[in-house]
Amino acid sequence: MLEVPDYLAPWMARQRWFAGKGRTPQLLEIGGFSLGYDESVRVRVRLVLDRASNPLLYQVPLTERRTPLQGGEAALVATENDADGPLYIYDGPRDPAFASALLGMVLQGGEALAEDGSGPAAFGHRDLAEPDGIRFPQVRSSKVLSGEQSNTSIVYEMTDADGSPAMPIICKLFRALHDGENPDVVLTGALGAAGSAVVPRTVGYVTGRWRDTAALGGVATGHLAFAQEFLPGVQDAWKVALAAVEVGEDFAERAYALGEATAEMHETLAGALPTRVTTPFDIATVVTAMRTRFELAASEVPALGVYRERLNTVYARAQASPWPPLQRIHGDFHLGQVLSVPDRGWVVLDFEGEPLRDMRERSAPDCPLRDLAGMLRSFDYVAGSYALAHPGQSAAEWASAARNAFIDGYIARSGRDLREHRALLDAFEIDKAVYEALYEVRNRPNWLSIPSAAVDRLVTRSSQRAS
Ligand SMILES: Nc1ncnc2c1ncn2[C@@H]1O[C@H](COP(=O)(O)OP(=O)(O)O)[C@@H](O)[C@H]1O
Ligand SMILES: O=P(O)(O)O[C@H]1O[C@H](CO)[C@@H](O[C@H]2O[C@H](CO)[C@@H](O)[C@H](O)[C@H]2O)[C@H](O)[C@H]1O
Repeated sequence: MLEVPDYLAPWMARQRWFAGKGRTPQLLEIGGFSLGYDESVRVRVRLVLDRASNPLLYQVPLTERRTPLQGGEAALVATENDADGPLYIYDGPRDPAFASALLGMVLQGGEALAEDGSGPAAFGHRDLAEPDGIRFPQVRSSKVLSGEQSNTSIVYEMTDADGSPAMPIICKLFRALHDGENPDVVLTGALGAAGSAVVPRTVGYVTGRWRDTAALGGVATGHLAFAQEFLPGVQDAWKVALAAVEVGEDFAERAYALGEATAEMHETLAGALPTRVTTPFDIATVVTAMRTRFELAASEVPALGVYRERLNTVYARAQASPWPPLQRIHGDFHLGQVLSVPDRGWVVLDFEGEPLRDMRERSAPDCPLRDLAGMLRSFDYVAGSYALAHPGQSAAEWASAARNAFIDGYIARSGRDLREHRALLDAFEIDKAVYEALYEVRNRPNWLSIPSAAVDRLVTRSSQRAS
């Protein structure tokens, strides 16, 4: 095993992407690779297992410099002293040396060697073909995107060989690593390859190999980073919708178009990746997962306990109702994941699925109604956040108009009659609100009232509809 430097655990514990909030990580370094060095900087990626949570494997890129990085104060992880003098250690994504090395691997399809001498440990893959006669674009500047929770994304301004601006790129570095393919890379790639403009163009990705006793042959392989076209100057729809509700601006037309885009996304995914008829076993598995999720949520939000009986009835009804075929879906569909891009329409991001769900579950074919339920909940969240900020006022009508328009747009584009799936859609919506209660109690307790109120309302509505 490699030695973990003392500075790493306390620094990791303070990072937004560190999942074991409130706990000090117990780190074990299981590998790492080098992205090059010269006399001024050494660029490396450490792979460290936190045994205190689950356990979870993290990817930690660092740079080591003999002289301080200009303007890099906020990125400084630690300063050490050795025989050659002071050593300044920086958070890799915030150091242009790492940022350029990472994108270089993608664009040039490079390999990186393991630090323990065991051979290649990381591999770059370029998907986007170079336009005829144009050499690899160059990085003009790079910047870490603020506000991200579980990953770290670097946005690159690019120039062509002749110095003219080229398509900007965003490269998402997956902080928590898993054996197997990352659904964000697979689904975005499949949609792009099918010619759909509903996702940004894939530029390429980096995969890695690391030791893992639980993996086949003792070696795990998985995605480390994903680079795609960056769409500059567009706010995500969550921010746009909040601004709209604030001034009482209707969102129904945009919600209708979002419903159409969602149907197109589902149709293209169903054509590009495996689908299958939903078996009674599949149905039982999904419904059991709903019940298990409710029990977990009720253990952390005891007030939910009063809904147990009625909820069981709703879930039993869903189990007995007709189910559409299973297919790959977005998995965590909400307004923060979609951008309305001028002259292009709705663009969908982040197909990683719900961060609280096991990665294997997130890569399995699922019910497309789960995505519809996610977006329906998101319109309710806009109203919920408005009501929290404006006590005594309500945006319920705004949300109801947007929700109806979204479903109308989906039905119009897909030709799928959702009426026969009403009980099932209700169940997925309640399940999502239960997930949100768990998410909020762990991350944003001030917002817990939004999903809690929704559980109450949705359970009541669904029970009335059935009687
Ligand atoms: N290709 C892109 N073009 C423009 N903005 C993007 C792009 N990808 C991500 N973003 C911005 O970054 C935010 C976070 O990206 P996301 O993929 O959802 O990361 P995370 O998995 O950490 O939630 C998005 O809400 C969006 O505002
Ligand atoms: O980090 P992700 O974007 O993958 O998703 C997680 O965080 C979301 C919050 O950022 C959370 O979404 C919930 O809050 C949104 C408003 O901030 C709201 O629009 C969504 O409808 C609501 O579910 C998401 O559930 C969680 O997985």
